[in-house]
Amino acid sequence: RFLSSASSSMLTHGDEASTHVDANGVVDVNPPRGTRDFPPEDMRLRTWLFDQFREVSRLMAFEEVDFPVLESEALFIRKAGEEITQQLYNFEDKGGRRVVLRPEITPSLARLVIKQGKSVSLPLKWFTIGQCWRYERMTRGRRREHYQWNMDIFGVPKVRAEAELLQAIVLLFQRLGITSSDVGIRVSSRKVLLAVLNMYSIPEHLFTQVCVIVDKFGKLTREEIEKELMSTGLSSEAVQGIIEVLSLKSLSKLEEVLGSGVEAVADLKKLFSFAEQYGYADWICFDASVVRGLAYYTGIVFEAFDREGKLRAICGGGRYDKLLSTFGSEDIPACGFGFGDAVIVELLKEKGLLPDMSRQIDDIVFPLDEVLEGPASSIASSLRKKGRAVDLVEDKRLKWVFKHAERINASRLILVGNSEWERGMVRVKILSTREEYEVKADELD
Ligand SMILES: CC(=O)Nc1cnc2ccccc2c1
Repeated sequence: RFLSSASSSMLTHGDEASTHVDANGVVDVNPPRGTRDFPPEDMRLRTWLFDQFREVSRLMAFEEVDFPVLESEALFIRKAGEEITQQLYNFEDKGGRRVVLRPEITPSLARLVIKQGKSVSLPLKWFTIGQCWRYERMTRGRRREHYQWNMDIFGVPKVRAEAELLQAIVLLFQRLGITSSDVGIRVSSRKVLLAVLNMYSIPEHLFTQVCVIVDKFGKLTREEIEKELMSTGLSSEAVQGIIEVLSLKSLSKLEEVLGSGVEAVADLKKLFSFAEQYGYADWICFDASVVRGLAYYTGIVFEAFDREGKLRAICGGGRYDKLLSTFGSEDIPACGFGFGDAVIVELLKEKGLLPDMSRQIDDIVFPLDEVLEGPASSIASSLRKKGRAVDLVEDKRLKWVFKHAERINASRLILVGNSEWERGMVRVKILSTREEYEVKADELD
């Protein structure tokens, strides 16, 4: 409908064309660079995944919220050098306003909590599933959008909130058939890094910057990390001290280094004891190198990873008790996580856990003669009113209709033919048993 009669060779392909129409006015049928279409089969998988997100949110007694994808740029201007704020999909709108396609959801959640102010009673447990955007230079073929499930708790200062969020993540994995031998969740606290900075009397204004750098642990070499840390003005002994602590994988070792009574250790011990009670202890492990790359985390942070180490983080999150004051409001303790739609699907593919995404329809209604198109409509309509999914087919040969019935996994084929209809009957074929029988049209259900 949208394409001119030009042959397919005339079609441009997203990566070559810089415009979206070629010399003959033929539109490029690909979506914009870094974005995806969701044709029916892909959309069925996405809908299935999002239904799992929703069901876990329901089990956890979270309420659904939603926001515009378009937000004021001011919500995302942060000075910590995060990748996410250096790749803002930002522009000036026709009213001269600086706006962005949001790169994450948390700031919108914070904005709504502030806006709702006194009219909401804490704690708040909100979730949303929304598309997020980034603008990467053309060089890297990475995607520019993905969908994220976000779960956030506002108004719970104690680690009970983190324990609840971890249960949500584990429930989701279990619903998808993923086990704790496929996936683990690394848990730490930014208070560990804060304690180390204090040990070296490093000014706290460097804290956020150091976190963003340390988050590249494992992606950059040790030397690169050291260089970036030194460039913030840290002494080499402080850099070595940070790297040494961040390599710790046992809470007791951490306690030895930081000393007992450190808040970070107490929080983590409490969280690990909660994990035992919830029954997900074998999913989580302490790993001091987890800091996550977002500037606003202030406490416990966590990320789920595939134990084979082939994929990027599956989801991640943490506590952000000071985000609201960066928007000029009173602080409210908060924590949450984001769960993207891409890595999880790669993991399910790897594990052979993708569900069967074929179509399923209850009935096909087919008039064998065009004079029966009216009766076929009333039959389809009455079946639909009884809750049957009905595909009304016409202008096709019967051979095609049988193939179509198989293709869409129809349960029944309802044939409306002249000789039967004269007697008020229709022919029903049960496709699984090939059983065939006549029934009075008004007794069909
Ligand atoms: C694997 C993947 O699609 N990642 C992805 C894709 N788009 C994004 C857009 C904004 C923020 C993070 C994003 C992350």
